[in-house]
Amino acid sequence: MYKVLITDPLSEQGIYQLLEAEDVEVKRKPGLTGEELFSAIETADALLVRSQTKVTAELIEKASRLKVIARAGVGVDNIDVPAATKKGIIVVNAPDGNTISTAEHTFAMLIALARNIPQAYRSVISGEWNRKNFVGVELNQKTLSIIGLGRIGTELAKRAKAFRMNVVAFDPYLSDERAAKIGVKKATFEEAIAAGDFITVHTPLTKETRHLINKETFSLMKDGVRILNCARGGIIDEEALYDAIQSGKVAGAALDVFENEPPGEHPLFSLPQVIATPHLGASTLEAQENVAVDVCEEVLHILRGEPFKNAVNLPSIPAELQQKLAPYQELAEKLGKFISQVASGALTKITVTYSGEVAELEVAPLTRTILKGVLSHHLTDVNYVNAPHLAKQRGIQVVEQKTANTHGFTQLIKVEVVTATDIRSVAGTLLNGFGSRITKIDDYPVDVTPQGHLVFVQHRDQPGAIGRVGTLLGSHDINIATMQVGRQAIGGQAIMVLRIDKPLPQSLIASLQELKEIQSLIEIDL
Ligand SMILES: NC(=O)c1ccc[n+]([C@@H]2O[C@H](COP(=O)([O-])OP(=O)(O)OC[C@H]3O[C@@H](n4cnc5c(N)ncnc54)[C@H](O)[C@@H]3O)[C@@H](O)[C@H]2O)c1
Ligand SMILES: O=C(O)[C@H](O)COP(=O)(O)O
Repeated sequence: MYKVLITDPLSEQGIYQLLEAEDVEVKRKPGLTGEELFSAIETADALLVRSQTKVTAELIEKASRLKVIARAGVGVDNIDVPAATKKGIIVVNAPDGNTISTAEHTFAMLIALARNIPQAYRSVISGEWNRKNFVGVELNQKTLSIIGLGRIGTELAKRAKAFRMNVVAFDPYLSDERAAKIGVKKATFEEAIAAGDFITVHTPLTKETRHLINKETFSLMKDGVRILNCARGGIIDEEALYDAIQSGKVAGAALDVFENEPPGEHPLFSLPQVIATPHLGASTLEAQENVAVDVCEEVLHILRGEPFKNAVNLPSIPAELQQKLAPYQELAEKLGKFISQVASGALTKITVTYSGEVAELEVAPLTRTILKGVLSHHLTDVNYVNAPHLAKQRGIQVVEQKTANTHGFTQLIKVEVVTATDIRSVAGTLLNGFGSRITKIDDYPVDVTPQGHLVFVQHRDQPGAIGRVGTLLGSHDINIATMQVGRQAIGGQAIMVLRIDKPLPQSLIASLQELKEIQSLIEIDL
């Protein structure tokens, strides 16, 4: 009998399938925390949560039987996914079920913000009849800038267009074709920020998007701009937002999410221009039914050893093949991550070429891993299962091919990406007993261990260039673990790949970029 523990409120329609299953015993404990949660997890085969239960590494450590953690919703930021992966626990989510509800909630906030509805409601029920204080603005012909045109951003764009808004969007994966199909104007981040009468964020919260909207970004916006965040707290710097409202730069803000939830007595709530909801984006009967049905189905499949779809952390491949592919998985993911950080512009094509011993295997799972590595630089919840689907959805062509030419290596994997503005490639191999190596970047042969912090520099081959880079790093106490250089011709184009012990501080990046020989510098985290 499989034991399923549910610790957040979940729709009955989903749980129903579990209750009906003869091989499942369901324990419903919404709100369970502390010692009781730690004790209940010990005997559970599956844990079902929304965003309230904090599935920490310590909790996972206690879970000796747990096979699956299921998130009835999109964001898995309340789950320590690396800790679950380490313990071999599958994490699944329901990425599609609450898209419409969250887009609708954002649209509701947009109208409420434009027409001061919450403020006017509070005034009228307190006995006032104050019409002049709540004069709003129309949406008609205003510009809505959407930062992050994924599932929710796209649905929001459709609704804004129906209200005759001009929709401008920035998303690193937005191609011209997709923008034209949705009917939005594709823009750079700076253009989108400068154009919006309303600006709304719909990205995941990542290292790159934390405080994406900050003091400097506010200064680039139109005076009187209105801001929305129904994605994740932390994408907007709340202190900078407070200052921008106080100074009059920002006319209003609508927030469904906060850096800390629940936010308690937040300074932003003292400002009459701020309207807020308690993380209600997905809180509709329909969305809750969708996500609960989706994850309960997944849980049943996983417990019974049947195929499943939305794993956040695990490839679903036969055990025998998995064993043969295992040594290549790390190399594949690193090649994908490497090239996604080197190439700029919207991706249109990824070509993976296998040669030598690896080409004798069924390589589709490796291509998925590479795709996951490439896409996870920008997308939320990319996994081995959904990576090809996400690429297709974004119009990215994926080509997998095999060739006999190993360029002298026992096996070789080459990843080439084409973007709107760039064609870049990286190749790598497994050295018997020495692990993964990057053997070529674009046309430059190298020998780089794909691990930790790398700095990829393109420069002119001139005497002293390498020394100057080394001296600058040394003067900032940055240790160089390894350094590889390559050039096309004496005095021509050249590259350096440095493996360093800690990330470069911003001031050092600026100093390096000022060196006359340096053409570009990219920090790569692997
Ligand atoms: N308020 C709620 O209750 C609620 C409900 C569901 C989802 N969410 C959140 O909404 C957000 C979007 O969800 P989704 O399902 O649309 O995700 P998604 O993965 O479909 O879309 C995210 C988009 O952001 C883009 N992106 C990534 N980095 C970017 C950057 N630096 N600049 C611009 N765009 C960038 C990606 O390319 C992608 O297209 C997530 O943070 C999710 O957790 C909130
Ligand atoms: O990531 C999500 O799916 C949303 O933030 C919804 O979270 P909730 O399930 O706690 O409403």
